Amino acid sequence: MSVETTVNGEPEEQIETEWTEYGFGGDAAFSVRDLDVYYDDDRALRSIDIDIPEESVTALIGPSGCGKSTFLRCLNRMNDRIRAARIEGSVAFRDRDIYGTDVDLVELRRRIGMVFQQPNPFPKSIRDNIAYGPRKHGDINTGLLSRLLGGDDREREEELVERCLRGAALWEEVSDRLDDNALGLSGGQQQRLCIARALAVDPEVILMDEPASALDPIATSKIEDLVEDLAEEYTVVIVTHNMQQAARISDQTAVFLTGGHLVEYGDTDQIFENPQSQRVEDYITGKFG
Ligand SMILES: Nc1ncnc2c1ncn2[C@@H]1O[C@H](COP(=O)(O)OP(=O)(O)OP(=O)(O)O)[C@@H](O)[C@H]1O
Repeated sequence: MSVETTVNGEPEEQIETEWTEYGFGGDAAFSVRDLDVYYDDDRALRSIDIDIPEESVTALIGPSGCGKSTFLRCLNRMNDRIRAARIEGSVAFRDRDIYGTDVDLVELRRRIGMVFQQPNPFPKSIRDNIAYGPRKHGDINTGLLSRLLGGDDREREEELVERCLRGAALWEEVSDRLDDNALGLSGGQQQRLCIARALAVDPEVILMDEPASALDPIATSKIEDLVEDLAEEYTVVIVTHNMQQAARISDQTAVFLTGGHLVEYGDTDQIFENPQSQRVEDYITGKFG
C-alpha cells in the first residue's frame, strides 16, 4: 500500500507501508486511531492506528527519534506536561477516550503507571518509596491502601511493601533493610524498586521507556524476566532500542521508522522472522538505524 503523507499541508515522500491487520483475538487495552503528535510545527507521529492487547507485552522499536517515547507518553497523557506538544486523533483505554475533558489525570496515571529510563527513586527509605503513592492517593483509612489490603494500617503497609517488592523481584535482596535509603541500592535494584513503586498504586498498565538501557547485562536480564512475569497480571508496553530484548520478552512488536510512521505491527515472532516490509527487514537486520 502506498501512503501519501504531508507535513504542514505539504506533500511529503511516498511511504511504502506494509500493513497487515493484526488480530490478537482478545480485548484491546488501548485503541489508538489516527493519532498525530506535533511539537510546535514539527510532526513527531503520523496517523498511528494500533490496538494494544491486555495482559501481554507490547514492544515499541525503531531508530532514535522515530517517536517511540512520544507514543508511549500519549498512552497516559504525559505529553500534556510538554508545552510544545499537541495531539490529534484518539486514544481509548478500555473503550474510554483518555483525552476527554472529564478525565481525572491523577487517576489515569494511577491506572496507567510509568517507569523511566533512568531509575528515579525518591531519596527516602525503601519502605517509604513504596508507601508514598498509596499515602498520596488518599487517607490511609479510607484511601487506596485500605482498599488494597485488610488489617490495621501498619500491618497493611507492611503487607503492601512486601507484596510490591516481591512483585518486582526485589524482596529477597532488601527485606532486611527496608529502612535504608533507596539511593544506596544498585542501579538495577533501584529500577526494580521503581517498578515496585509503580505496582503500589494498583495499576492496570505499566508503560516502560527503555527501563534497562542504563543497566548492566545481569540487571537487564532480571528486568526482562520481571517484565515477562508482570504481563501475567498487567498490560505492559515497553520501548526498547534492543531488538534482541524485544524479541525475547514481547508478545507483539510495533516498528516505528523515521518520520513518526508506525510501519509494521504484529506478532513478535512474525515481525522478526518474516517481516512484511522491506524497510522493517532492513532495520531489524541492522542495515540501517
Ligand atoms: N519535548 C520535546 N520538544 C520538542 N521536540 C521533541 C520533544 N520530545 C521529542 N521531540 C522530538 O520528537 C521526535 C520523536 O522523539 P522521541 O523521543 O519520541 O523519539 P524516540 O523514538 O523515543 O527516540 P529515542 O529512541 O532516541 O529515545 C524527535 O524528532 C524529537 O526531537
